[in-house]
Amino acid sequence: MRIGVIGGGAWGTALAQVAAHEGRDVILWAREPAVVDSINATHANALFLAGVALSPTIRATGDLGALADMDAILVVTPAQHVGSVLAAAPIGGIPLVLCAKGIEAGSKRLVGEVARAVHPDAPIAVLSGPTFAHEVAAGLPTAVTLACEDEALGEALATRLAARHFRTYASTDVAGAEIGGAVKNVLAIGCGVVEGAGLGQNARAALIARGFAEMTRFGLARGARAETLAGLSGLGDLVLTCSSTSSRNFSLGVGLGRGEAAAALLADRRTVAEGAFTAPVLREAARDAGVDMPITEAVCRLLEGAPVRDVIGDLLARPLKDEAG
Ligand SMILES: NC(=O)C1=CN([C@@H]2O[C@H](COP(=O)(O)OP(=O)(O)OC[C@H]3O[C@@H](n4cnc5c(N)ncnc54)[C@H](O)[C@@H]3O)[C@@H](O)[C@H]2O)C=CC1
Ligand SMILES: O=C(CO)COP(=O)(O)O
Repeated sequence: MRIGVIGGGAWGTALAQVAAHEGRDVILWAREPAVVDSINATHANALFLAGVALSPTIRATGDLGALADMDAILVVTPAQHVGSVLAAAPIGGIPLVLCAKGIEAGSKRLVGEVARAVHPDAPIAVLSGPTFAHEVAAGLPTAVTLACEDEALGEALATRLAARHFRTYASTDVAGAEIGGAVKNVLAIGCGVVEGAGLGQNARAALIARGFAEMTRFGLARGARAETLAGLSGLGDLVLTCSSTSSRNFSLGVGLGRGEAAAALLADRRTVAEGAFTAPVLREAARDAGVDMPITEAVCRLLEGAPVRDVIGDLLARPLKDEAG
């Protein structure tokens, strides 16, 4: 099985490592020539996944044309760049496994919708779940959802992308897997704010539970299934990223909670905090769908520079309501 990987950030590199360890023939496309050179010459990606000795069988390239005869391609650029990178990739009907977590600004499309529009002949699958790249690259046990509407293809991909320490659970709920991964990044920023502002463990648990209620309301309105949202790609990933400074989104929130400005926090990042880009477009999509997402609204206000004290005060001052509402 020949696996192409588009994206040489932390996650693309970790997934390439899993596939190479399983004996797959792996070609990884990276945008930065320094990443291509470093993977080919020293079997390392110091820029995005420092400290990991990569399999020497992983070949890196800066030419998207080199992926034209792969059996499957993992798409692992940040969500906002999936459309432009895929448009430049001559990949015809090769199955695409989408691994980015986010919603495209402007179009309000999930990554799967973006990919379908660019490559209508390519079957689409989504790989998502609680997966810090450095843990996966280190071979620590990890489980993910592999969602594909075509059940037979989904099961084949789930089998071929699995490894002893990397369990894939098949699903046919593509929208559910995507929405969980996109929404949890926004909620992780909120949990980071709770941490940074010193609001306590009760507040963090409340935010996770009420955030999951938001994710579920939005997901159901967009055709997701409740059991997917309660699974690895939804609740599982929400719990992971709301609990650890290993999460870039959580860390961004910690800075906001301490009163640092979003623009300054985002300005000198080389790595991506997807929630910062997803939050405003998620707010718009939720308003379009008539779905109430107060935590998402609060995260947007914080990213826009509203003082933490005001935003938290407004959240707490909302009228009391039924928990199931
Ligand atoms: N790092 C992780 O633990 C995980 C990340 N993901 C998702 O994978 C996706 C990629 O994230 P990471 O690999 O962590 O990235 P990263 O934060 O390690 O690296 C940034 C990536 O963005 C790319 N990039 C920057 N500007 C670009 C542009 N204009 N066009 C195309 N690419 C551009 C860089 O080449 C690099 O690959 C994100 O959607 C993320 O949410 C999903 C699961 C785990
Ligand atoms: O998606 C992730 C883990 O599943 C990575 O989270 P961050 O992007 O917040 O680091």
